[in-house]
Amino acid sequence: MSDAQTIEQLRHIGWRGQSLPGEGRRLARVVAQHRAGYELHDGVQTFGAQPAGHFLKRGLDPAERPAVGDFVEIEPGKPPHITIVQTRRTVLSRAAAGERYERQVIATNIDYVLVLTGLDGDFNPARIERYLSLTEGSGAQPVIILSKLDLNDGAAERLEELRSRLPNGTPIHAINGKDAASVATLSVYLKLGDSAVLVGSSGAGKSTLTNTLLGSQHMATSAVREHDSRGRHTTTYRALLQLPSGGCLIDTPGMRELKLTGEENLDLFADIEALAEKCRFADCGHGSEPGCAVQAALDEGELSQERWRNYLKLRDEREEQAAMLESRLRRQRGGRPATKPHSPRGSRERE
Ligand SMILES: Nc1nc2c(ncn2[C@@H]2O[C@H](COP(=O)(O)OP(=O)(O)OP(=O)(O)O)[C@@H](O)[C@H]2O)c(=O)[nH]1
Ligand SMILES: [Zn+2]
Repeated sequence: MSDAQTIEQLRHIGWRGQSLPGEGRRLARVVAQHRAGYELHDGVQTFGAQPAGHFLKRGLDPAERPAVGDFVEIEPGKPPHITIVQTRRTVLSRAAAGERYERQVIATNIDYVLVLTGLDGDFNPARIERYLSLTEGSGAQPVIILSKLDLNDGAAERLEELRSRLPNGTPIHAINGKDAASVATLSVYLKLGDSAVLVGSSGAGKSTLTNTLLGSQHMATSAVREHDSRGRHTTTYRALLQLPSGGCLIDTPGMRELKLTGEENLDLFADIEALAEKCRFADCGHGSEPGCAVQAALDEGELSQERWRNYLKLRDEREEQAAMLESRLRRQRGGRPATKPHSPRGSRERE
């Protein structure tokens, strides 16, 4: 651990607090979590730390344990110990399918989730919607970034398509990830004290964009992979990148493997859920039922087939995952398998 610690240094790792902790304590940010402990950054360097005993107590809500992105207070020692997790300003989390049913915190104190998609073959509005649904309720602001603007002639149409599809006010930027001037438009999300994560499928241009954001402090992207003898992606030593614009990028494996898990809400499709409320039958399957408001909207072109299909896919996936988690939870409690209250057969017409 370094001795001198200033608020300025902490700003560069995304801290927005006002005063430093008292005598004998230091502040640091969790940048990685390993089986063997935590890796922290104190604004100057990274070092290992262990959680204090009270974080290991059985029955403690795992969400209360230190997580990537947390600002923690540490007490010196060999190794140093994390004693306090400071109040989180945002929490990205998801249901975790593990040994026990738990909510898993993916990352905390993230201000912006930069959702990167190439304007080339990678372009996929449905995937973007899925990422958006993951940020809902987190407090973090999603920002859609379309890369490879320089390679694509159809950018205007694709931008238009997205604008009409995503909720109003969702920021969308088309950029050339290799061009510093083009990438500069993103600096509003990467100011001093800001924390962002970058998500997107393989090949979308995450490393390219990161390098451009880093400017002269290039990270050796290909070297990252070569360093791993098993061919896996190692992220530990670049888990927190301090950008010249003042903000920082957090790169966690958890963010890279984001999947829908059954706990996301589908606010993005609130209009569709509102439509379904208007169907004559409360249990309308939105097929050939009379008085189906969804079919009517599809017929009139008010709702596009594609968006409807995407909603169904997302909904099914969510329900499947939720059912899985439910049964896991029950098994863990030692209870019996789910028995739903018997519902009367036939359609229930709304009152
Ligand atoms: N012309 C152009 N090429 C780009 C742009 N962004 C990325 N590329 C290229 O696209 C390819 C993939 O980019 P990467 O940055 O490696 O993609 P990634 O998202 O980091 O991929 P993973 O590491 O597999 O997750 C590389 O050949 C880049 O040079 C861009 O804006 N314009
Ligand atoms: Zn219906």
